[in-house]
Amino acid sequence: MFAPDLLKGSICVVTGAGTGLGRAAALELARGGAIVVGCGRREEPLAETVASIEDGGGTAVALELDIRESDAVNEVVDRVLADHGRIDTLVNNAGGQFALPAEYITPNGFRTVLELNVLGTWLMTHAVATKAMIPQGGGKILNVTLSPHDGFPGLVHSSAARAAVENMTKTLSVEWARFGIRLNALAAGHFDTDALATRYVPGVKEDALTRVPAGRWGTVEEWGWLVTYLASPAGDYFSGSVLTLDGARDVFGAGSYPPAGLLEAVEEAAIATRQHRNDIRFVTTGVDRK
Ligand SMILES: CCC/C=C/C(=O)SCCNC(=O)CCNC(=O)[C@H](O)C(C)(C)COP(=O)([O-])OP(=O)([O-])OC[C@H]1O[C@@H](n2cnc3c(N)ncnc32)[C@H](O)[C@@H]1OP(=O)([O-])[O-]
Ligand SMILES: NC(=O)C1=CN([C@@H]2O[C@H](COP(=O)(O)OP(=O)(O)OC[C@H]3O[C@@H](n4cnc5c(N)ncnc54)[C@H](OP(=O)(O)O)[C@@H]3O)[C@@H](O)[C@H]2O)C=CC1
Repeated sequence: MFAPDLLKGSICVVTGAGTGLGRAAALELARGGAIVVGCGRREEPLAETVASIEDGGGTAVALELDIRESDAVNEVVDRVLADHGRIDTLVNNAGGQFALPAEYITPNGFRTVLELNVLGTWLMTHAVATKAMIPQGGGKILNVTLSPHDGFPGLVHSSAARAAVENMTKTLSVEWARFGIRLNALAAGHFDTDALATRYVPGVKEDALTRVPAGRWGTVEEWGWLVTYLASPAGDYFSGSVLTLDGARDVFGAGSYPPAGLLEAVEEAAIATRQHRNDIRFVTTGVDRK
């Protein structure tokens, strides 16, 4: 999609790079010439992402990391700086939740989702900003969040967490503009990743698709293009924004338009209206203009 030297020499850290959207972002950034540092808890999927990038002629390394662990986050950022000298883009992609009616969510379940999405994103953001981006004079941070924005039944913990991340993104885009740091949130709609298929009870995935006006899942490639565009010079003036990639899921949320039967009803109403107008004309002029 992009020129192969678009991001040449750029150092991009992607959390959750072993699977799904993070993997797709890592692959596309590497295709653009970036050196990708992929992080996550499990070694195996990260190694697979690195191998795919290397097979395509790109450069990547994998570092195991739980983003909720402050000391580990600091160590990983120090390691990247020791090896590469700078960090140009951080993609805070690692995140997630489980779907459950709110009344069943335990205090620890709620805390767990908040810690992963809010605290984890904050720890990565703070470490990369203070250790790399402020000293080097700038950088970009892309925080993955969630569409729909105005409440997601079954995901009360994650809806709250993603709203917090979007507000954090906006606040820091003002505070850290003086350091040349640009932050944006990327709200994902429904993407057909393995996680969406395997982590939810049957029906959640299928129900999600009925709410997408575009009538299809997003593809992971489309996600990778958005991330890469924003990481590139074309994205330099974006900051403090929430970019929603969701096939209009956020706009209305009730699926494709028109709903079943609507067009037929409109046509019937139009015929009735025409008939009514003709009846009026006939009465007033005596001419039937059918
Ligand atoms: C349509 C959807 C749109 C969105 C799509 C996507 O985002 S796709 C991307 C999707 N990808 C992802 O989401 C990937 C990332 N997600 C994850 O790693 C996990 O979902 C996580 C966020 C829960 C963290 O896991 P962890 O290993 O750190 O947590 P833990 O096991 O130690 O449990 C801690 C507490 O949470 C509770 N609990 C946990 N699971 C469930 C459940 N299914 N049910 C009920 N409760 C659950 C558990 O009971 C415990 O509370 P308790 O019993 O002590 O009171
Ligand atoms: N797919 C979709 O339709 C949507 C996705 N999203 C969001 O997009 C992001 C990617 O989703 P997707 O690719 O589908 O899902 P995945 O579950 O495949 O991706 C989550 C990634 O985050 C990593 N991760 C999870 N917890 C941690 C942790 N504590 N520390 C470090 N890494 C962690 C996982 O790797 P590991 O387990 O090895 O640590 C995994 O690679 C998530 O934030 C998700 O919530 C939002 C809306 C919709």
